[in-house]
Amino acid sequence: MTKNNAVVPIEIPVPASQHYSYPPPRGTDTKYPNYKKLLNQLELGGANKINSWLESMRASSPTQTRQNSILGSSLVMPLEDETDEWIEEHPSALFKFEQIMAMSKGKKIVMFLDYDGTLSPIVDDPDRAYMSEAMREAVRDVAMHFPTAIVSGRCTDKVLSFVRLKELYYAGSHGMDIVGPTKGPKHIKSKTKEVLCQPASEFLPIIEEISKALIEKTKMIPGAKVENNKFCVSVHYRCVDEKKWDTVAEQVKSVLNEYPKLRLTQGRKVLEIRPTIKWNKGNALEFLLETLGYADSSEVFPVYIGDDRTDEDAFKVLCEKGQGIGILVSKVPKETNACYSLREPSEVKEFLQELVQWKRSNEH
Ligand SMILES: O=P(O)(O)OC[C@H]1O[C@H](O[C@H]2O[C@H](CO)[C@@H](O)[C@H](O)[C@H]2O)[C@H](O)[C@@H](O)[C@@H]1O
Repeated sequence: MTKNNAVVPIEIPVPASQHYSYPPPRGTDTKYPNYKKLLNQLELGGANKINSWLESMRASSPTQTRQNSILGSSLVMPLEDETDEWIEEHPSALFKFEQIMAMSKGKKIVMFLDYDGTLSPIVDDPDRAYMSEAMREAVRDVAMHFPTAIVSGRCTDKVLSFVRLKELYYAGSHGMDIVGPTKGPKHIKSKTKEVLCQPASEFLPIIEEISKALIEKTKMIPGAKVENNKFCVSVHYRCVDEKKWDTVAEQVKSVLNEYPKLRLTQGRKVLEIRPTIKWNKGNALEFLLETLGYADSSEVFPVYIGDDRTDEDAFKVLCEKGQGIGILVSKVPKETNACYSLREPSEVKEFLQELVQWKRSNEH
């Protein structure tokens, strides 16, 4: 096992036509350079010009076609052979299911699932991002067999109200609010809704304050929506006319300038304001593994499934630990530290169902 590889290479016979090198090589920094550069500009706080914010907001929403892009060819949808190449480098976790299970042999699988865009489809109204009953059943079944955590940018109570499963761990506010399960099978230790970790509790008043300021400053922008996620705040621009994205950027920037203890990150058509503390979904993953008794253990095989830029922090931890696998949910090629891909939530559901089936057929 090497530090840069998240998995132990295992040779499994596959037909020559489907033969990929394993572990799959990850995208290099030169592949999608502009996405990365633009997003970093914004998130590192180095962007003083609104143009940089705007470019970054567009870069995180790569939905333009080659014909209608206003940003130049490097930010448009990739060509077919670029997509093929990316899929070869990040093969479908469904297609490689047997291989993944072989890698986990003798280890304890622990599941980490992002919510929006992973368990529920992306929709215009964040308050209506429901998961299907079939998905809920799949997650419930997975949690019967493996310790399972939902890791989300949403506040814990909100994501809990969508998922409605008490047998899971929840790490809301990008991992800054972690609670344990209140019921479930024997691998679940805690039976009370115990707060396990809140590293940003001192920021509660300031988040409340900035949330109100952002509501005030964006209320005249049609379609803009502020969501208070308890330890962080989201400003949605999915429903804002693209011509007004600069206004969103200006207003958010003007408010954020007053709060040096807060910083900006980005998700899918959302600007996220959060404390400057070094805590992200990757730290939450490590914290949960430790809570489960798997700190520095080679006996564990974490599987993290997520679709968003903030999930990259968790993929990165797995890469650095040389443990388990990251699966990116995406229909389009993206710079990622994940090894595998799934195209959409329905494929996530299929993967979870296969996992349960595999576990049942391997039980003694
Ligand atoms: O970590 P996640 O669970 O993926 O949370 C990230 C953000 O997800 C939500 O926003 C996203 O989904 C919405 C509903 O489909 C969509 O309208 C929005 O454009 C997406 O960015 C959530 O509302 C945000 O607060 C989270 O930060």
